This record gives sequence, C-alpha cells and structure tokens, in this order.
Amino acid sequence: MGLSRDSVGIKSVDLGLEIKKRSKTDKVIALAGNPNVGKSTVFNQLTGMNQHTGNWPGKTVANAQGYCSDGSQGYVMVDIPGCYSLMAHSAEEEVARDFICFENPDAVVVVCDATCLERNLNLVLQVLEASPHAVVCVNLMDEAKKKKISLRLDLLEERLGVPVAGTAARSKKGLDQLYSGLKRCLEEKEEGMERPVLICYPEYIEEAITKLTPVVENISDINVNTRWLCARLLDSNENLMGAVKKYLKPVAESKEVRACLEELRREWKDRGIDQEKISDDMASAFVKKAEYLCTGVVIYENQTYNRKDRKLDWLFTSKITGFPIMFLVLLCIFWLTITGANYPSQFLSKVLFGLEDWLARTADWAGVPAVISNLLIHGVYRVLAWVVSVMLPPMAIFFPLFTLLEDFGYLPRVAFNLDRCFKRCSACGKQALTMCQRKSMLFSDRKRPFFS
Ligand SMILES: Nc1nc2c(ncn2[C@@H]2O[C@H](COP(=O)(O)OP(=O)(O)OP(=O)(O)O)[C@@H](O)[C@H]2O)c(=O)[nH]1
Ligand SMILES: [Mg+2]
Repeated sequence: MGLSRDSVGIKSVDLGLEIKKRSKTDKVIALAGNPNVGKSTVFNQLTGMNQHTGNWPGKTVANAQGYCSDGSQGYVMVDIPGCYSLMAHSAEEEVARDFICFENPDAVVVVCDATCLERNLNLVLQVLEASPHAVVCVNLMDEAKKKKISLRLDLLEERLGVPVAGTAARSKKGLDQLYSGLKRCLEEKEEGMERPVLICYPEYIEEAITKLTPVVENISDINVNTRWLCARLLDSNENLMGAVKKYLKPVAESKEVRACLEELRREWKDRGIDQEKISDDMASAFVKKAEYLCTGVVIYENQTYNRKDRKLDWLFTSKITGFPIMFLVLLCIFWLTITGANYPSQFLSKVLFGLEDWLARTADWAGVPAVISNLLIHGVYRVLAWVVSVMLPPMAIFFPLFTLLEDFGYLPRVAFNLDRCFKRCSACGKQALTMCQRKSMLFSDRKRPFFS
C-alpha cells in the first residue's frame, strides 16, 4: 500500500474524539504547544496515563483525553498534536487548531520549551488571540538551567496577563504551579475578566477589523472570539477558511460578511495593498511581539551556549552533508538490525524448537492425548516460538539504537531533512521516523521465512 491523500491526510488522524466528563463540573483543558516540548509528558504526569513520548516531533497525531484533579476541581485533559501555528500546515496541526479554536475547551495550557521561548511565544500569542483563557506552561526548565538560560517568568506573566508556570515535567516539578495557574485562569473566566489585546496590527488592518467586527457580531451563535475571527477572515488563509466553512457555517455563508470583505479588499487594492502583504504584516506583528516579550525575560549567562548545537545542525542538515550522513546512519542501523538479528534469532529458534521436541516427548511419556499435545505443543507453542525467535532480536537491536539516536538529538534533524520529500506525498518529515521504525521491523521479518 502506498501513501495516499487519505492515508496521510486529515482523515487518517481526525478520529473525532468525543470528550467524556466524569462529573458535570469537570473542566476541559487543551494541552497545546509546539511539537516536542513535552505536552504528552505533562499530560502523563497529570493524568497517570501513558501517551507516547520521545525526543522527536510529531509523535502525538490525534487528540487523547485523560482525567486529573487538584483536590477541589476535576479536569479532562486533552493532549493534542503539536503545532507551530494555528495556520495549520499538516493534518495533525489541523486537528490541534480545530480543537483550540472551534471545540471551545474551558482553557488552553500552552506548553513551551524554556530553551527556545521566543519561537514558542509565537504560538502562545496566536492561542491567546483565539482563546484568551490560557495558562502558559514553560516546560524543560531543567534543560534551560543546564544551558545556563535564566527566565524571569514573573515578568512574562505580567506582560502576557495570563498565569505562567515553570515546569520540568519529566521530574514532576512545577505541576502544582500549573494547577494553581489553571485555577486562577478559570476563576478569572467566571468573573468575566477581559484580557488586554496583545497583538496590534498595522493601522490599515486595525481599521478593517473595526469595520468588519459589527458585521460579524450581527451573526448569532458564534462561539469564537470576534476579533480573532475578523483578523483571520482578513488574512484569508485557505486552510483556515476551510475550517471556518466547517465550524462556522453562518459566517462563511453570510452575504453581509462577504460584501464587507469584498469592499475592504477593493479599498486595499486601490491603495496597492495585496493579500501577500496583509498576511506578511499580520505574521510579523506576532514575531515582533514575541521578540519584545522575551527582552529581559530570557537571560543567557553564556551567549555561545548553542554554538555546538548550531555546528551539529549544519553538519546534519546542510545540503552537502545532511543527506549523505543520514543515509549512512540509517543504512548502518538497518544493516545492524537485519544482519545482527540473524545470530540471536538462530540461537533462540534452536533453543525453543529443541524445547518443543522435549515437550512433545514428555507429553507422549505422560500419556497426554495426541489431539491435545498437537494443539498445545505443535500449535500454540510452535507459533509462539517462531514469533519470539523472529521478532525479539530485531526489536532488541533496533530500539536501543533508535533510542541512542533520539537521545543524541539526531531524529528531529532527520525529520527536517525529509520534510520536503514527504511534503510531495502530502505527508510531512515528522512521519519519516515512524516509517523508519516500521521499515526496519518489516525488512528484518522478511529476511526470515515466518513459517518453514
Ligand atoms: N529534560 C527534560 N525532558 C523532558 C521534559 N519534559 C519532556 N521531556 C522530554 O522531551 C521529549 C518530548 O516529550 P513529549 O511529551 O513526547 O513531547 P510532545 O510535545 O508531546 O511531542 P509531540 O507529541 O511530538 O508534539 C521526551 O523525550 C520527554 O522525555 C522535561 O521537563 N525535562
Ligand atoms: Mg505528544
């Protein structure tokens, strides 16, 4: 089976999670954030569940729910796929965007990577524009400390106007702060506290939002933030417009909204402003704000802390060296898995099949009826012996090697290298890693006939 749009697209991941509350008072909390920042680790620590975690982006591809409580308030936590922006460039990002923007969670926890906060704040600002009831969870604080990066989270909280909690989820640190942040956020929501507008667009866009707002507000039954919706309608991102058609049909079909948008675009055209400029100006408003928010918040004690990482990035992802190194490393791993697995496999099959003969003789001697010994020993036991001797050795070799690559930080670089190739088949580079795992198992299985 090859890759098809259906097998890799939105249909493959949008399994339509139905949120089930344990009690009526439970609050639904979305755990959002860039890929690989520790969302699932936070989720597992809070809920005691076992979502897949690992050091490469794109592990979580569909929403998952779990339950937790801070003693007084119950929560339904929803672990959603990682996304860099709400403008969704992949199927998993669409799942995340749709849940944050259109499924109305009671609050959103935006998990960030403390070692590269500025890049993560771009998504924080986008989420805060769409859903102002949010808590920022700055995770990987232990990694930031190792890299000698200090963070003034109190200042960040003051600037953002929402609770900020610093965590090291892997070692369960800071989760109490996260709970108290959530509590504060929900209390403020109940009090109807207004949040200040964080993103100010250039004047011509602000004027357009002011004109469009009353037209959109006239449509009833809209459960999303009006300013965010107006800005997105003006940005007219094709992917997001698809979601607006799906979730906000009255807006998508409103003649008044369409007429107002057409008029605004005509005015812009007369002033020489095209759609590309609007999108660029909107995107740069977020980037500039993130830059401002980080000034004085992120303090690098060692300015050259990432020099080694940058050199490795160049070596492993540049056009000249990136692909040859990647092919060599993956080839080496596949070779070790496939060839190396033969020896333990042969040993295991010798031992296990030797045991089968012994078991059969013992059953004969004990007078077990042939029909039972055939079923149990030559049936169940033999299949089990084949499965163990064929599957166990490649797994025992491949997974530790893969874990080494993961700990070394090479896997995200493989995802980056392969992103362009995978995009051509409607997928994205992150999926390469799952494919590597599957292919390796498949090749090593094919080398040995499963049944003799
Ligand atoms: N050192 C350290 N590592 C962490 C921490 N939290 C998570 N990790 C590690 O970071 C990696 C990514 O964690 P995940 O929970 O899988 O990240 P995610 O955001 O769910 O990733 P995607 O689902 O791919 O978007 C894993 O190897 C975790 O063990 C932390 O606080 N400190
Ligand atoms: Mg995850």
